[in-house]
Amino acid sequence: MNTHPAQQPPLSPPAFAPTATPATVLYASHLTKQYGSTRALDSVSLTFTEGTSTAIMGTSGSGKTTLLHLLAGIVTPDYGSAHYAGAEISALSDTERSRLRREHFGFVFQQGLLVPELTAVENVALALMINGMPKRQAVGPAAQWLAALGLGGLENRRIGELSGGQAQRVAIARAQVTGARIVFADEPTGALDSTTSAEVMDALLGSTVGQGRTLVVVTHDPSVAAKCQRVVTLSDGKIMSDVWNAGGPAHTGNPVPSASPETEAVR
Ligand SMILES: Nc1ncnc2c1ncn2[C@@H]1O[C@H](COP(=O)(O)OP(=O)(O)OP(=O)(O)O)[C@@H](O)[C@H]1O
Repeated sequence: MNTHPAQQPPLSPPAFAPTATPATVLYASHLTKQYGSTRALDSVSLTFTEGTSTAIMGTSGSGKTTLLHLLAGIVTPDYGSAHYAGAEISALSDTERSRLRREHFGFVFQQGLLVPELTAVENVALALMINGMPKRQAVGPAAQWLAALGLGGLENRRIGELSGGQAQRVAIARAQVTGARIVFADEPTGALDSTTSAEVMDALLGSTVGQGRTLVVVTHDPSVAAKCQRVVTLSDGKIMSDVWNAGGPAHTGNPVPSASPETEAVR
């Protein structure tokens, strides 16, 4: 944990016990990030439990992406900490942190960041190959994931030969083929029309929460947030509200391949 910026008042201890309950998959304690004179995130504490969907909302510049990046270990906090599987993420070595992101976390962005020269199945298989799996072994689970997301028969199309919604499903498959326990999505439907956006969100929720994984999704779109069980709203880097949708939307999806490889301890 790094030193809190000097100009800020001392912070009180975490509001919750720093020991994870069995259902807690990720928790953040007083996460704070400063960029120059901008306090992008200001002492945010949150707990995420297994098999839940959380939308992070707020106006432009309120700190949504900064929070996502801190939770996922992409950015290091100036103060506070994020914890996954008993490990403080920022205390891990660079190697351990990249392994955590490759094997335990999945990412879906507004533009799928897929490799246009590769086919759909190769894009998904690539996530496994980066983790050391030979291509001939990786294409099997990759094709299973594509089929589970409704892309059976399109495996050998290049990304440019797919619609925007189909490409986002490829990105969703790639994010999870490694057996990710948490999927972080940043405006995953931001480039799609409303009908396609709803279909992609249903695919994302069905393949994550519907299978017991955890989804954290940054969105400006109230219809995307309405599909999530919980909505956290940020303003000026602070939590304005944290609301659970009583009863919560049911998330179902086609059966997806089991985690491969088995998720292991981070270190
Ligand atoms: N790398 C950076 N360097 C400097 N300032 C940054 C950096 N990243 C974010 N900021 C600033 O931190 C604040 C929060 O940014 P962030 O991207 O987290 O907001 P956001 O809610 O995701 O915004 P948007 O909805 O526009 O994507 C903004 O004022 C932004 O300009």
